[in-house]
Amino acid sequence: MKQKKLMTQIPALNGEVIIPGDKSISHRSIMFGAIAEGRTVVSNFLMGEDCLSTISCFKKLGVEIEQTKHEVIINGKGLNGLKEPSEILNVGNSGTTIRLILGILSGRPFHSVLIGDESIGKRPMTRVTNPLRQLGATIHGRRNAEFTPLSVTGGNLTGTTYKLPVASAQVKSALLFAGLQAEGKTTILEPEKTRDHTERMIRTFGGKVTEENDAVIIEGGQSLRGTNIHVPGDISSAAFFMVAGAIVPNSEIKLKNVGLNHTRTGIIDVMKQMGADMEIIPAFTKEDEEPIGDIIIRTSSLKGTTISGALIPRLIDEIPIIALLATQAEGRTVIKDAEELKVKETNRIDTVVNELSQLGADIEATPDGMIVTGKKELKGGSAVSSHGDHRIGMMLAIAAAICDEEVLLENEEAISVSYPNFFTHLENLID
Ligand SMILES: O=C(O)C1=C[C@@H](OP(=O)(O)O)[C@@H](O)[C@H](O)C1
Ligand SMILES: C=C(OP(=O)(O)O)C(=O)O
Repeated sequence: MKQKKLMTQIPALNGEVIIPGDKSISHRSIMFGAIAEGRTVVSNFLMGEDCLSTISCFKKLGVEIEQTKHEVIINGKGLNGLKEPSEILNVGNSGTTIRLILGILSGRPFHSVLIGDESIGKRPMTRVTNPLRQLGATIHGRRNAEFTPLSVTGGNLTGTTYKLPVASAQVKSALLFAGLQAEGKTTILEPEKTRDHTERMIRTFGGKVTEENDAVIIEGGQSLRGTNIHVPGDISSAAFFMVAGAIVPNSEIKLKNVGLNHTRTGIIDVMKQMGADMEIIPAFTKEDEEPIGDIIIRTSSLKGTTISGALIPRLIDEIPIIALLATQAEGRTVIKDAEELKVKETNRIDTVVNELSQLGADIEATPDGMIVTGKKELKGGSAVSSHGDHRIGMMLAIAAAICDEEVLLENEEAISVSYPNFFTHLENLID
């Protein structure tokens, strides 16, 4: 097994990072561009493996997509322009791709087959396949369409009301894509508010969606128009440098061009609550546009906190790196209501607890989260693994920065799923 020697005992991190494009928004820009009529030009698109899987699937559905150095151009021909694929659609490692595309394919009157990698093969799909069947799609797959490979034959959908059993933007978005193609109205009820990039993008592409308390409502039969999309920097990628700046001594990092959508900024609230020395400098954006700004973070003296309830969907992908932050905070940090972590690229409760324990952290798993006791010096002196999970790999690279002894990382390639230039950006911050 190939191992990467991580940088340890980093004395300081200083400088700026231009954070690469948001993964969630990049996926959606391709999907909406593909089903809209006319040309869509996407700038600051994330060229990470997951988003490239989305492009590959839509090319197989007959959509013309051109990639230049700085832009992705999609020549959409509307929903009816999508063609039955003669090849299997491979989503790679991307849960967002498979769950959202299922919503689109559910309304298309043809047959498609979907597969992904080993991790995707273990992730639950009935959370989307069941409600999509309720709208009228025919979906088959292992264990009654819980696991890939999946096949879909779509068309003739009827709008419905569906109450999400778990807070999931992927399920909500799949239902919005299906609802756009259904007869009548589709109402989606969320237990907690989740990221609203799909709702915003429907409006940007000229469509209509209503949000009332915990309900999101869409009328079927709408057609969308191609447009220009500028993808903000991904706060889930910025999170690794926010934590690095706070825990590495003598540091000050400016993170440029970060998406500051309220449904994604839970980590900012938590870090402020823990006492982080940070500044947020919002840029001017129009209503309905994704909010954006810069974040400055400095070495901080931190205290433990409790993270639960409605905050969880606002920082779900940041929990691995927040767990590392908590090891450097005085007192206990309790993370609860986060069972969803078990069904990500890995079981992130287990991988975070096991890998951080290896480095010397005081951390224990609970049924719905974890408890971290700080402040604990991390020693290192061991081999750790991403287990094929990009966010675990990046969290471990930042943990190594404060370790005294050697840390070797197995499976570093996983990081290219969401942040191909991660190590270059980290190295550029070292004086
Ligand atoms: O809609 C999205 O783009 C995403 C939603 C979240 O998943 P869930 O919907 O499963 O919570 C998140 O973990 C994932 O990284 C991206
Ligand atoms: C869970 C994630 O992504 P996805 O569900 O798209 O695989 C993630 O990026 O942390």
